[in-house]
Amino acid sequence: MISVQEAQGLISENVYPLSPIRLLLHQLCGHVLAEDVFSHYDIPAFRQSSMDGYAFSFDKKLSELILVGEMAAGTGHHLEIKYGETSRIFTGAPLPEGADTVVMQEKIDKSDNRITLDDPQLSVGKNVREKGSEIRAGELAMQKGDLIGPAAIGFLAGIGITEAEVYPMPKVAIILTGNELKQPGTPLDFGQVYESNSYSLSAAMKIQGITDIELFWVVDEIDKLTDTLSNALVNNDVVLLTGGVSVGDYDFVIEASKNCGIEQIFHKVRQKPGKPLFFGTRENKLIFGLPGNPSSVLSCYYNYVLPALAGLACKENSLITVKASLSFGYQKPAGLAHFLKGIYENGMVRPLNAQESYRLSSFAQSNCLICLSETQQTFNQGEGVDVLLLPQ
Ligand SMILES: Nc1nc2c(c(=O)[nH]1)N[C@H]1C(S)=C(S)[C@@H](COP(=O)(O)OP(=O)(O)OC[C@H]3O[C@@H](n4cnc5c(N)ncnc54)[C@H](O)[C@@H]3O)O[C@H]1N2
Ligand code: MOO
Repeated sequence: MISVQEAQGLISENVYPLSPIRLLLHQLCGHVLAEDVFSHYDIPAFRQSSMDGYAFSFDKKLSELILVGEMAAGTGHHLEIKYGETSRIFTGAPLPEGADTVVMQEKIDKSDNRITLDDPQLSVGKNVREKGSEIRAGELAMQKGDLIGPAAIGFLAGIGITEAEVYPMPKVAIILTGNELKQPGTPLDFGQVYESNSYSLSAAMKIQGITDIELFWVVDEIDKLTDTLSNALVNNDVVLLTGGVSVGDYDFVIEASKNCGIEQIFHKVRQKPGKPLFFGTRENKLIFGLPGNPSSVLSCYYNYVLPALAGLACKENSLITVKASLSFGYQKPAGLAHFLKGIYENGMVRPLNAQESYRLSSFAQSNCLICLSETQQTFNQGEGVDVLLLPQ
């Protein structure tokens, strides 16, 4: 058995970013850029008004202007004005030739076609967005390695970019093992349990932007599991097996992995929940055998699978670990690290009841996992502990 830190280290040594792909603008959100992106255009592409008002050529001696035309947003009209003349103008519209300044309409008096300026603060260039002031043609807009969020998508759209090369999200297979499993929605027969791991795992991955998820069900038979695992490896970058990874007579994950040519990197971690966790690789594909108990599955997902999925997409691990003070003292035996479902609030953290790995009721209420080291047994009230904040 290895420690949590050793297991996390071994996984990260085996994670390589996936080969980049080109995606259209609307598909880019949540991806990391695999190339530098340059602007093809000066943006704004023309000198633009930032206010509704009147455009003219500024001179502080001028107090009255003659209205000679209009420029509305979207106009293709070319207008030229002379010194002492002005054009009505609206936000986003191009300035007429000869104008360099816009006065807001609230700061003038108008009588027929005469505009009297009433803005002591006005100076040359006021209320004008210069051509290329956001970005110039040929300038670097975003860098390789940048994460594309909603604002970045808007920025790229605003400078006319329609596609970019990014690291893809991994494709993930979930293999559910267990003869006892039953789909929710139908009554349970004796000995059956409702299948929940595919729901929690899929939901957790969807929050991370991973939507390419293939689901397999397999009974506890070595040949069937070998075939299913072999199929799952064809189109997926990651395979998550749940259950069948412990020492029971019907636990076939380790054997099926061998049959499929998977190299075992580790099996069993000094932790609770999730002690029988398995991790292996085949070429650059990652295979996780998650101990079947629903709480073990999710705890292992956050501690091991999520950082690996992020690494494949060339992203930083999005989960944050903070220090927090325990609300009350806690005892545990030495030998295993514990991950407790808890509530973190204002720098304090409180372990919940119902920590057993077959139960999800406390996980369902928790917003963090409290990470207690394997060697320490007594944790005092107020003591600082590591807390992994969970995505909500
Ligand atoms: N003699 C020993 N027995 C066990 C050990 C051990 O060290 N020695 N380890 C225990 C620990 S810790 C865990 S965790 C489990 C892990 O066992 P498996 O990974 O082989 O999982 P299963 O036995 O198949 O299932 C465990 C449990 O979870 C339920 N389950 C499985 N899949 C689902 C699903 N998709 N949805 C909901 N529930 C699921 C299953 O019915 C079992 O109750 O082994 C201990 N045993
Ligand atoms: O560690 Mo297992 O995951 O207790 O239930």
